[in-house]
Amino acid sequence: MDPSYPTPDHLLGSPFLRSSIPRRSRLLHLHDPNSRLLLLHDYASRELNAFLWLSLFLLTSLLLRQLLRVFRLWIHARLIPGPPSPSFFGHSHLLRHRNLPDVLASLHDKYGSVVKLWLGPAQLLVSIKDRELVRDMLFKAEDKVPHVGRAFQLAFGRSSLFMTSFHEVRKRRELLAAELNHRMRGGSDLVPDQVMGSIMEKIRLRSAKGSIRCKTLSHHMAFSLMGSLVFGESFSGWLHATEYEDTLMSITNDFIFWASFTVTPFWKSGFWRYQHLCKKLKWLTTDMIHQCGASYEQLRDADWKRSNDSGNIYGSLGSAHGIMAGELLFEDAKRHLFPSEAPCANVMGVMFHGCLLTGGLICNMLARLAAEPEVQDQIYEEIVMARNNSSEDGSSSIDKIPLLVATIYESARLLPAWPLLQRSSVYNNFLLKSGEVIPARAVLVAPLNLIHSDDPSWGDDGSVFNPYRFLSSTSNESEHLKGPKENCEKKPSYILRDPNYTEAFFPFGYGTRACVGQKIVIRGVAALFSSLLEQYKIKLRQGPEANVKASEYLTWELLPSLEIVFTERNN
Ligand code: HEM
Repeated sequence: MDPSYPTPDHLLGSPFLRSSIPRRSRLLHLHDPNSRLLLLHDYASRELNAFLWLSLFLLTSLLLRQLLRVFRLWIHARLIPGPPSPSFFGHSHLLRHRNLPDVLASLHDKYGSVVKLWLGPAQLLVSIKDRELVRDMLFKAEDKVPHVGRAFQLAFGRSSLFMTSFHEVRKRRELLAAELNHRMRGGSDLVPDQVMGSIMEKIRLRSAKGSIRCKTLSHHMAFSLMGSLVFGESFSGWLHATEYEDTLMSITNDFIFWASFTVTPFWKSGFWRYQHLCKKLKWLTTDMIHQCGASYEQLRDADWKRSNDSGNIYGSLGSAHGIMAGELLFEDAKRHLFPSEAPCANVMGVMFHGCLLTGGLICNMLARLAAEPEVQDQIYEEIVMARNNSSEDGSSSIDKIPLLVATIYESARLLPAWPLLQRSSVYNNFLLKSGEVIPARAVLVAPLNLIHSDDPSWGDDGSVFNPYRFLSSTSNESEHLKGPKENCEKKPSYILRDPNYTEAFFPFGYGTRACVGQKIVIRGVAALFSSLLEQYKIKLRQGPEANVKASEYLTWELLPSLEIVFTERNN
């Protein structure tokens, strides 16, 4: 054969080696050490070539797959209305200058209730504004946006509650929901007297000095509520409670920032400071869990001795234990069910999520009530009446304070603590009721600021604060009350309507991944405000804020800086 003729060996090696080992090397004598070396060299270079070809093949197929994915995304997204992508980087530059809810508001005005926005060549955002379509989307898109799952994992480790994939969290969600229901059915107070006492004491001390910053107080109230809910009564006497609160709040500030890097930024010192905070939180959580476990054991033993009833531990212990006691009880089952879960990740995740969002809701409530003294007075009357009646029939329930609960709903409607619901369907495309195919991995958002005020279900006054919209009078249930004045004379009893099933009301999400803490948090916040309003009137601090209309300052930007004043009712 002509040695210059390209053999398969030449083809195999040519792109990577300057010259392949000539075939004559094989003909050399095997006993000759030089020829053996050449043979070995020949063998090694063939192996290397094969490896490089394989890598090239894998890399190309990977790139082709990505290209196919982007191509499919483009094909499906083509039919969704929205502005065309101005460049390779989509509209991401737009979001550097304007905030996303504002951009979405103008896009919905122009393109209708389903709108697409390209954030990059393979990053599609689909925003949905119509109530029925939002419900449809929240049922069909069962996964969280990967970015959120990543933020939780980076801060607290792998949890089985806040992961991206629905299948990974389903079992744990069900267990937590069952524990929370059990806690509510227990019938005991959600906010133990000790916890309520420490909040009141804080308010009393701060009031003596003047005004209180709304945000600081609401975070403290949320933290106390969540602490007693998760860890039980022993939480309020815990030495490190203040340290825990500060650490949790510091993590909140950077939570999303560090997860927004595609490659974890190990080279940044700020990242290591953040990791240090997360480690500290873990250490503190472990300490509290041990304490909570020990006090739970004591309580359980005492309870067993008293009642000799081992069948119903939860009900008899009441609010003394938190939902952690359930976790401790089911530790074996938990390990068996969730082997890959990082220790304490769920507890930290629930504390973080609960404190952050409950704090937002409480802050919003304080500001609304301070701006609406008439509503505040009516709630006071309701609370006093409920207190008197409860001493008669021995029961206490949020059914007896419907205006207070309606105020919670209305505050959450107008300024939801989680204003942009985000979902995704990681593996499958799905069909919206309106006919659009939503491609897998698209980021789906429901802008609650638009949905909660624009939807026809709220009528003409959708953007006005009116808690009476959630109440019907017992005389005529279909008639929704309009405002405080018309109730002054007749003082009817109200029935609270649950807006979750009929109206465009999603402050706690909806569907397969809706918040499992909704009911308990509403009861807890109602209990907090019921004690607070019974003793104090809430007012805005005298100054420029006091003259501004509630609708003007109640926005996310201004709410945190608001200062409020508490005056005792009997003064
Ligand atoms: C005012 C307080 C709270 C608000 C506004 C709130 C709101 C939300 C929202 C909007 C979601 C996402 C729902 C969705 O995507 O459809 C969510 C998820 C969740 N919430 Fe809450 N939440 C609050 C308090 C709590 C509390 C106190 C707990 C637990 C005790 C809790 C447990 C959860 C869990 C476990 C999830 C994740 C569900 C999942 O990803 O599968 N939440 N919450």
